[in-house]
Amino acid sequence: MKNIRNFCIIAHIDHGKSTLADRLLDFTGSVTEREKKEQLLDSMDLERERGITIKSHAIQMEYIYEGEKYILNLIDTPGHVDFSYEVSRSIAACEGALLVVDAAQSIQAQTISNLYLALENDLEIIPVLNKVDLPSANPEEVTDDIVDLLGCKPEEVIPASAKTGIGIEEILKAIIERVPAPNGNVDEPLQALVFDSVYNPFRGVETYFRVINGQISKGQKIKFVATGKHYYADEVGTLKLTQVPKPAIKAGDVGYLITGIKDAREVKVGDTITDADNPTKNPIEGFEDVKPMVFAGIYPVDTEDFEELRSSMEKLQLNDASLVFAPESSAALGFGFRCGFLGMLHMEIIQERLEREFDMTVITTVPNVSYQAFTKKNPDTPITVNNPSDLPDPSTLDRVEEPYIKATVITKADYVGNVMSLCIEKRGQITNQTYLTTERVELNFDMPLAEIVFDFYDRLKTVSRGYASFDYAPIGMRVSKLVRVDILLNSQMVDALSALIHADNAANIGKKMCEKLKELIPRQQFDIPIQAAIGAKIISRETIKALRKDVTAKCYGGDISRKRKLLEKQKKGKKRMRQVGNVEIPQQAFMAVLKLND
Ligand SMILES: Nc1nc2c(ncn2[C@@H]2O[C@H](COP(=O)(O)OP(=O)(O)OP(=O)(O)O)[C@@H](O)[C@H]2O)c(=O)[nH]1
Repeated sequence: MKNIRNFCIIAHIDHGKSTLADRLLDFTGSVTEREKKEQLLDSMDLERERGITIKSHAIQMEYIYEGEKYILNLIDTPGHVDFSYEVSRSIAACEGALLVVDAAQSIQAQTISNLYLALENDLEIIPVLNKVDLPSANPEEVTDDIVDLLGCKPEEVIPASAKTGIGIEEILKAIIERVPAPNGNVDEPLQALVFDSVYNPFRGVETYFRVINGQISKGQKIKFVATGKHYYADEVGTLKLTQVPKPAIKAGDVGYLITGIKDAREVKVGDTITDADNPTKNPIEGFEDVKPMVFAGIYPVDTEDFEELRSSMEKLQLNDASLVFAPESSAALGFGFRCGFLGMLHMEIIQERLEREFDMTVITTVPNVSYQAFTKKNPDTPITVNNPSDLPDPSTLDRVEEPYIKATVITKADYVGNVMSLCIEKRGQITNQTYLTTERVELNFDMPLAEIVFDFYDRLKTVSRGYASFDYAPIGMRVSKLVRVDILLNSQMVDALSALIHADNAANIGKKMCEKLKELIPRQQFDIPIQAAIGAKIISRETIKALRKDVTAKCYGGDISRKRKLLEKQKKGKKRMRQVGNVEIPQQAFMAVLKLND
């Protein structure tokens, strides 16, 4: 065990975590030439395309140092806030962390939040100053920033370039010298932490774990503590670029497990695996079920595809346990599903996977957060509202609560004013302001989660000219003055367009919604009034003027095949449109609320 090192890489998004991981694999000869693809660890197509790490993965390297062989287990972590719970579990499986900081961008919001997570888990931190090859790099200044943040010595910061290979050997040495070896006991009952799981259509769910105490052997009868379910370990092994089966994985080491589980929901990240007959008395603490933060309706474009959509979603859920969904129906859209996501990025990914992997064309409604409503009759029993149209009649309501978050923004001093006004506009309350250096400021504020779902990221980027980074963590529910704003098209309410909005902003947002919908809904053969209403009260109105043009008019009644072609073209253009009453609504219109400031 003394020659094992378990470490992870933590960084703000795009600071070079995955590139550095690739270099480490190269340097230790863990990949053959043929396997050398860019960003090896990001194996999902979508990950590669977006250049982000969605699921964390682990990989084992071997390195000879001063004549001794060391096993280095690298646990890669996702960088986006949507997946922060996975980051925290991966961190818990390690003894050390490389803290990667971009030499041009210095410390950013997620550098700090991930660092705190690592410190909470008592990890040894090795600061790496990455991208020193960039002409815009500022190594001295950024080293000072890191020294200030960590309270370490400047010589402990390793200058590196994951691109050119500078500093890679020093990093490997530092891992061996500075990160402590794991200290479990092989003779105790099995206690292993699940830090990730991956769905494999042929082999079922592959569980990635770190053995804290005891050992896990092929054929052993094991138990997952959170679910209480028993299985046999059909196969265990270590994770190289491919899986290498082994008779057993012992305390201190990282490995994979295959049990034939077919449903990702049965394996929960953060759960403890133990021996079924000789269970550990100390399951690993801090297990949490991941809760969805953002909800939206997903509907098939063609109502007939409902069953097909259901089966696609079920399959998707098998390999993404954080996706939750329940059937719902909408007067406007028919039958579909209310789905819960970890965040906006997760939602986009699901929508895209539905289209790519299952060839489903879907309509997604405006995302919203999960509210709790309390009626006057039962002021102590919360009613969960995941869909604005489920909000009880306002006259019966005692109060509505919405989720709040603690937000951290790091920006340049010049933009503090702008960022603060944006936060206030988004109903935030500043709780703290710290100058990290004379130029860089950390702002903390409490803010409703719903405001982030809307255009917060984009606005933050604009008001800070890109010099702001952002991170957040939920802090619970708070009472809010919320009203439901409904949209009527041609006097008919479109439930999928309803939104819960703070009373003070309702009139303004209602007006903007009407204007935006007027832009987005194509003109049709008749006038279409668009109205925003709170209850029976109309708060805004716009009209889409009738269109007289006939697409086939150009054809002078002549060539029928040309006419058909045009009609065919028009039909294609109609894809992703929904007929509501006699009005056709394009997909963008359902997301209009998100783009009110464009
Ligand atoms: N010049 C230079 N570019 C680098 C270096 N390391 C990474 N990059 C580039 O920086 C970008 C982001 O790198 P990634 O490795 O994808 O960053 P990441 O932190 O893994 O990002 P996420 O996985 O999305 O969290 C890529 O375009 C890399 O090519 C470096 O040392 N020098």
